[in-house]
Amino acid sequence: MKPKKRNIAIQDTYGERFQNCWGCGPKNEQGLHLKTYPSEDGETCITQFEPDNQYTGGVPNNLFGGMIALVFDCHGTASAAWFAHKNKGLALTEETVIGRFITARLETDYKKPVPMDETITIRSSIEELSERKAIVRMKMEASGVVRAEARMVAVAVKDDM
Ligand SMILES: CCCCCCCC(=O)SCCNC(=O)CCNC(=O)[C@H](O)C(C)(C)COP(=O)(O)OP(=O)(O)OC[C@H]1O[C@@H](n2cnc3c(N)ncnc32)[C@H](O)[C@@H]1OP(=O)(O)O
Repeated sequence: MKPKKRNIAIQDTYGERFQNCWGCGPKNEQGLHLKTYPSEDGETCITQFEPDNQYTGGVPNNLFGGMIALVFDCHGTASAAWFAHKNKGLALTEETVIGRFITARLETDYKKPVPMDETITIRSSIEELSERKAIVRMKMEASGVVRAEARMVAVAVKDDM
C-alpha cells in the first residue's frame, strides 16, 4: 500500500504503546502505515492510499474485502480519537499524544468493487460522541464513486487496558 502523506497524521500522535498496529502503526516495519488527517475545519478526516497488487480479492483489479474493512478499522479509530480530541477544544500539534480508541463494532456495506489502479479516498465524520464512545461514519470512494460505507462504534481505551 502507498499511503498519501499530508501534515500531522493522527497515528503519529498515538502514545508509544499504540504505535505497532499492522494497518497504521508508524513503528510496525512490515505494516501498511495508513495515515488519517483531519480536514481544515476539523469536521471530517481523510485517508488515501493506492493498493498494491497483492491485496486483490482474486478478481483482477478488485481490492480484497478484508482490506476494505481493515482500512475502515484503522481510519475509524483514528478519526474517533481526533473527534474526541477536538471536542475537548484541543489542537493537533507535534507534541500531541492523543487518546486512543478501540473498535467495538464495525458494520461495512460493500456497494461496488474497489479498483486497485487508482487512489482510494476514505472520509469520516462523527455521528455521535459521548465521554467514552464515538460513532463514526465512513465512505470509501474511487473516481468520485462511493464503493463502500461503514459505521463504527469506537470506545476510548482506559489506562489499564
Ligand atoms: C489496546 C488498544 C488497541 C487499539 C487498536 C484499535 C484497532 C483495532 O484493531 S481494535 C481490535 C478489535 N477490537 C477489539 O479487540 C476490542 C475487544 N473488545 C473490548 O475490548 C471491549 O468490549 C471494549 C473495550 C470495546 C468495550 O468494553 P468496555 O471498555 O468495558 O466498554 P463498555 O463500558 O462495555 O462500553 C462503552 C460503550 O460502548 C458501547 N459498546 C461496547 N461494545 C459495543 C458493541 N460491540 N457494539 C455497540 N456498542 C458497544 C456500550 O454500549 C457503551 O455505550 P454507552 O456509553 O452509550 O452506554
